[in-house]
Amino acid sequence: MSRPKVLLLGEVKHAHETWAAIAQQADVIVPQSTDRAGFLAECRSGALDGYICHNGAGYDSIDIAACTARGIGVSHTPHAVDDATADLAIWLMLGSLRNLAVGLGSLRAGRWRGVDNEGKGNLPDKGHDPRGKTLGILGMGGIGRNMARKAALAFGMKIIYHNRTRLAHEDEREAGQANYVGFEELLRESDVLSLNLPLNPSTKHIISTLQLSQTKPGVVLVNTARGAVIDEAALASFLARGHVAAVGLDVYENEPEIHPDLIANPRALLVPHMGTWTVETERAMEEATMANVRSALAGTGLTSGVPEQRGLTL
Ligand SMILES: O=CC(=O)O
Repeated sequence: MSRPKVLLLGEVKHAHETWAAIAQQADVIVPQSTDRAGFLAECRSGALDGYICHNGAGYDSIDIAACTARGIGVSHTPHAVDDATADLAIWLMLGSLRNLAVGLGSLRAGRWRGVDNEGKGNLPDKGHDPRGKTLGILGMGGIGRNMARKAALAFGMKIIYHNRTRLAHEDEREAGQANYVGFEELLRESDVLSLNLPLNPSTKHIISTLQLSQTKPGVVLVNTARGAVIDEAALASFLARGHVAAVGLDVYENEPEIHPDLIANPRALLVPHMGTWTVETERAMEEATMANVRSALAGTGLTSGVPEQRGLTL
C-alpha cells in the first residue's frame, strides 16, 4: 500500500517532534507553487484528498459545505486558543474602558497624557472601572466562557450572554454566573459588549447600524472574533458620534486594512490580530492540529472536527 500523503501549508514553528513522527508515517508534501492556480494544480495532483486539518479556531477561510460535498473532513483547534484570546479580550476591554489608546499614542508623540510641554492639547477623558459593570457576551463558546469567568472573578463584572443555544446551568455557573438573555436585551443592557462568535453567513454584520442604535449610549465594544461580524463602517460612525465610547479591536473586516476612521480615532484601541500570538498557545494549536493529522492517518477520523460535520462519516 502506498504511504499516505500530508500536504503542509505554512511552517511548523513549535511542534517539531510531533511533526517528525508524522513524517515517519506519511510522505510530507510542501507545495512549490507561488500562486493560487499553481497551488490548485498541485492539489489536483492528488495531495488534497480526505482531510483538511486547519491550524486555527476560526475556519471561515474554508468552504465547509464544499468540503462536505466532496467527502473532505475538516478539523480546527477550538480549545487551544481560549485562554490567549480571552486574555486579549480582557486587555482590550480594560484598555478601552480606561481610554488607554489616547495615552499610549500621545506619550509616543511627546505629549504626556495628551498635553505637550506648553500645556497644549487635551487630557483623555477619565476612564471607568469594570467592577459592577455589565459585560455582554455574544457567542458563548470556549473563548466567551473563558472571558466571562475572568471578568466575573477578577474584575467583579456581571455577565449576560446570548448564544444560539442556552448553556447548561452548570456551565453558566462556571462562566461567572452568566445570565442568558435575548439578543436585543444583550444589546440594550451591556456596558461592554464582547463579540466571541464565529464568522459564517448568518453572523456576517450581525452588529450593524440597527444593532448599534439599540446599544447603551457610552457602550464599549470589544472584538476578538472576526472583523466581518461587525459592519466596520457603521462602528466607525457610532464611535465618531460618541454613542460608542470606545472600541478594542483585534480583528478587522479586510485585514490588514483598517477603516481609516478607526485608525484616526483615539478612542479605538487597535491590535493587529494577535489574539493567539503567544508561544504557549501557538504550540498548543500546532499540537492540536497534528493530533488531528495523526488520528486521520491512523484511520480513526478527526479529533476536533468542525461542528457542521458532526455526526457525518468522512
Ligand atoms: O484567529 C485565530 C484563530 O482562528 O485561531
